[in-house]
Amino acid sequence: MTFKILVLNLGSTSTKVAYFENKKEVCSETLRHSTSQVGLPLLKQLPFRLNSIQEFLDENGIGLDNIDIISARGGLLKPIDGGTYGVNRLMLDELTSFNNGEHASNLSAVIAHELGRDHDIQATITDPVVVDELIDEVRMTGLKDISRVSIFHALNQKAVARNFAKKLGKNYTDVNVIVVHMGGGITVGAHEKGRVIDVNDGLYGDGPMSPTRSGALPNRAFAKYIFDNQLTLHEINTIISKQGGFISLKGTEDALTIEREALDGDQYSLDLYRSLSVQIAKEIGSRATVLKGDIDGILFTGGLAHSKFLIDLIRPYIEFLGDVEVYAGEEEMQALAEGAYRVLTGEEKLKEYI
Ligand SMILES: Nc1ncnc2c1ncn2[C@@H]1O[C@H](COP(=O)(O)OP(=O)(O)O)[C@@H](O)[C@H]1O
Ligand SMILES: CCCC(=O)OP(=O)(O)O
Repeated sequence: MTFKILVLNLGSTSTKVAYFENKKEVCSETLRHSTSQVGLPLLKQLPFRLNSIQEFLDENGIGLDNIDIISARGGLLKPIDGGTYGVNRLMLDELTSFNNGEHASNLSAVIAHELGRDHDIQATITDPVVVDELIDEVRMTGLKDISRVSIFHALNQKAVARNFAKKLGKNYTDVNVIVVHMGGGITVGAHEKGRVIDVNDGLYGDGPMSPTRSGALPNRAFAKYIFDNQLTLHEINTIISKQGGFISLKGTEDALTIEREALDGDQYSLDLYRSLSVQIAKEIGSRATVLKGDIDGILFTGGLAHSKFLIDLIRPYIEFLGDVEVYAGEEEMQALAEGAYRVLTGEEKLKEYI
């Protein structure tokens, strides 16, 4: 039997859509949106994102009445275990109220539901960005009311870790790896026998700077900055999650431009890349301690992993910790299709979000 799977993955700057038959991709497209479009409030982005998906379906002659399941990237929900969940009303309410934060991934399940509703198609999410498998020891901070949270590229991190384990002839649950996803946000996860026991909050929190995120900031200086500029909570969240990192330092999130400038001798761009690489290396070192040095591999992934220049800057700081492997780009579409496929074949049970 051939299962027909539509996969939707909404990112901060793009809408990725693909059609799979069982675990094999038949066609796919990355629809890039303009800066002015993705600058709109998320709910206002729904019509043009939905439109571009509809165009993809029309151009490829894919009728929704033939689709068995729509597999979407999961957004900012309550912290949950990894796995595949059915899209339900509670999930949709939380994703559109943005109470747990704002990220384009929130829209994926909303569009999946919208498309599937009239044709009675099951919509699912797999390994959303809020997968939380942290050990208790890494949650506590030095302020009673504030705990660390797990917001990261769970889907791609787990997919890459599974592929690495397979290459070693092992299961994901048999290996310990550090996965470094370097995209719009940068997250560094300590995977211990199939669970991500420590990771930085790649959206609002700790960890290195990234193309669009500030990363960790010195507390006192940041408190003064907020006070001096009389910022609201919404403004603070926007600054650290959408206007930080490369955007704040260089006015662009385009790593390729900054890298080219660095290679052409621009000192500030070179300083930025050197600082970035030390910040990423320190984060890897932190995860290495949580794994007590028992590390099968350090795996780099995400768009920035295409950059040999960046990886070569990081390498000398971390090579002593374990073997380095690069999985440039992402495997999110394949991982989403496989998550849905495992449910369709009965290999995994569809989980309910409660
Ligand atoms: N070939 C490349 N070399 C270096 N940087 C790249 C390359 N391709 C993409 N990037 C950078 O990677 C970042 C986006 O990563 P990506 O994983 O695509 O983002 P997202 O997390 O939004 O999916 C951008 O800063 C982009 O400039
Ligand atoms: C929300 C955490 C995942 C993340 O940072 O995604 P992007 O890199 O796509 O913004």
